[in-house]
Amino acid sequence: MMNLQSQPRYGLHGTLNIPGDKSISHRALIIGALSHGTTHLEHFLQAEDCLSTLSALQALGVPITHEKETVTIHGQGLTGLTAPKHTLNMGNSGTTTRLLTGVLAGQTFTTTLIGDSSLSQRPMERVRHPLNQMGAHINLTAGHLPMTISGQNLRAITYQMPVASAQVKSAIILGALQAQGPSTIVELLPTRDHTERLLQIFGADIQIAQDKRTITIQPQPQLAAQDLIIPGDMSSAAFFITAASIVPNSHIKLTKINLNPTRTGLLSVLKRMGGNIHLTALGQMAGEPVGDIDVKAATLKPIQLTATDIPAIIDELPLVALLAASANGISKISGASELRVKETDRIACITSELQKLGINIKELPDGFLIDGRTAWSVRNQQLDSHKDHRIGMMLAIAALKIAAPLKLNHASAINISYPTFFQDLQELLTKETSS
Ligand SMILES: O=C(O)C1=C[C@@H](OP(=O)(O)O)[C@@H](O)[C@H](O)C1
Ligand SMILES: C=C(OP(=O)(O)O)C(=O)O
Repeated sequence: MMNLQSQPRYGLHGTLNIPGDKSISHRALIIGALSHGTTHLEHFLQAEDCLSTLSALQALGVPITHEKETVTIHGQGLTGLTAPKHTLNMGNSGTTTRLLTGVLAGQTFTTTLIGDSSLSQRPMERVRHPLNQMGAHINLTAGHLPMTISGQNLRAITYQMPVASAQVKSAIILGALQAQGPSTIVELLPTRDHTERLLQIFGADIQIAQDKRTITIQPQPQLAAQDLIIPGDMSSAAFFITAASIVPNSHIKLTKINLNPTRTGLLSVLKRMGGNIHLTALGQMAGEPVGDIDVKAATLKPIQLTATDIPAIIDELPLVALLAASANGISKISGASELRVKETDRIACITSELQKLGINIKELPDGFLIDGRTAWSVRNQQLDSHKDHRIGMMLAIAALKIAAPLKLNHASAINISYPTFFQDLQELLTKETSS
């Protein structure tokens, strides 16, 4: 049990450089491994999920060295991976599992993927189905891990996606690179496009139609190694953006954050709620628009979110619940049933944990209803991340609104995506209030 920091007297202050983007760190490793030449990454996210991708690629015969945030990948080309000597452990990472399935679907050997107890309950049929249509042989255990992938010569595919998922889209793209003709994917809704952007930088021919939902992939590219600096992770910045918005007197600045529009749903939502945010564009890093974000505390209005709003804010919805619980009215989040198949059932966990703080939140099948006008009052001081990193960090931010001491069970789950979270939070709580 970890003690959480309670209500700070003077709010959050200061400037913070946020660790590298998790989604891009995974993809840069994978695409670097499939390229020719040596790829160098700076500001790589050293968190458990990205290290699962790194170790899996090493086990597939890719020499990778890693010194803090700097990574060197000796690319083996699209056909240069080798059979691993053991099953590959994906840990807690859905991104590692689904993206590597796309890569392994077209290799010349068989691989078995396993994961921790949470990952072993997450749906994998969504990647098996399109890749099997391309000719891969993939066996699941009742729809889940363990999964055995027997790589084959892949056929091109035209695939209409039944779910809005960047992981599934990326798995198909990575399979399509190894196919015998051009493939087309039509997304249900546009999702994060880091795979497409990075592949274009490494030299692949990926066309995105004007509707932003139709992607055409030319097969068998010669990918060329790159030197990249990974931008700060918007999904990590989101914890402090939320904290500074809801804790009175706060004023913070977060630097070099990825402002890719497929990831900035929280900023749009906060603007609609009356948040006090100011962006300064800084150009591009790793093919992504980046900028500084200045946030001050604000009086918030309630919000209504529906399915089309969800992909750009999917990992930040636990924080939207906190914003809504601090707003002066009733908010409704719907169309977010994907939250039920993340590291935990996030709809159930958010609801039960926030109810411990007296927050007026009601679970819906695909979201929640929150009345921010009800005063928060602690009913249970023992909070629990349920071993879900984003739930744990969201609860640490919620604690900043509360005077009573709170404890967090399973706090180490935050190492999945943000091992320096508590240090960074502390930095914003100890800065002078000069800003
Ligand atoms: O592609 C990615 O890097 C991710 C996509 C999203 O998952 P889905 O594709 O399952 O929606 C997101 O929730 C996850 O944290 C990272
Ligand atoms: C859902 C997440 O990650 P993954 O799917 O890669 O486990 C997350 O980081 O919130």
